[in-house]
Amino acid sequence: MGEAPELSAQERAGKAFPVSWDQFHRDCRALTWRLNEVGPFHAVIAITRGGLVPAAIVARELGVRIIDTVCIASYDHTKQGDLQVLKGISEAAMKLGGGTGKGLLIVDDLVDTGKTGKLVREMLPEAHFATVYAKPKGRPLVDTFITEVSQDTWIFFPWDTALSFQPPLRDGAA
Ligand SMILES: O=P(O)(O)OC[C@H]1O[C@H](OP(=O)(O)OP(=O)(O)O)[C@H](O)[C@@H]1O
Ligand SMILES: O=c1[nH]c(=O)c2nc[nH]c2[nH]1
Ligand SMILES: [Mg+2]
Repeated sequence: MGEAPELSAQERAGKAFPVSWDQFHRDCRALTWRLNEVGPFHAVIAITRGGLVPAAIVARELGVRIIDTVCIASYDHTKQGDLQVLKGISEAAMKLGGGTGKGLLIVDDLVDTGKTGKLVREMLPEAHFATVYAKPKGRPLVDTFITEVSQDTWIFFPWDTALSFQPPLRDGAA
């Protein structure tokens, strides 16, 4: 008998939390309300790719025009591998944050295990770290977030999903 195939992070999660564009926009605006009391910020640092959408919305609301990226890959669809820094923070943004990140705002869509957030915090220890969603393991790393979901929940973002037919509950839909 062959070995059972390894479950993806998404399969292990069990619960699904689908987020629509509308909901995501509202949650980003709610995040900005909180951040407005913490700033002002010299620049926003988006953790790509998931942080790009919230970073654009938050920067627009806060009136911040300087946006930099730190490009990190860890999940290949739903399996977490080693973190790879594909592009670091630019020299110009580093300078704005005085080398420690003071006055900079790091934005990502979520923290899950916290591995990605931890790595970026090490690059910018004095920056403010904001995410839209947080799972319990990563939550201690985040300064400001909007919604906490349980560790066994997989968040489905609107840029990763599409509308599709769902069978009625009585026909066996979850
Ligand atoms: O807290 P962690 O367990 O590290 O997980 C959180 C990270 O995982 C996702 O990024 P992913 O690596 O899937 O890349 P993407 O943003 O390009 O989708 C998400 O956007 C966060 O950056
Ligand atoms: O789309 C996603 N949803 C999640 O819950 C998650 N956790 C880590 N990476 C993730 N990506
Ligand atoms: Mg990401």
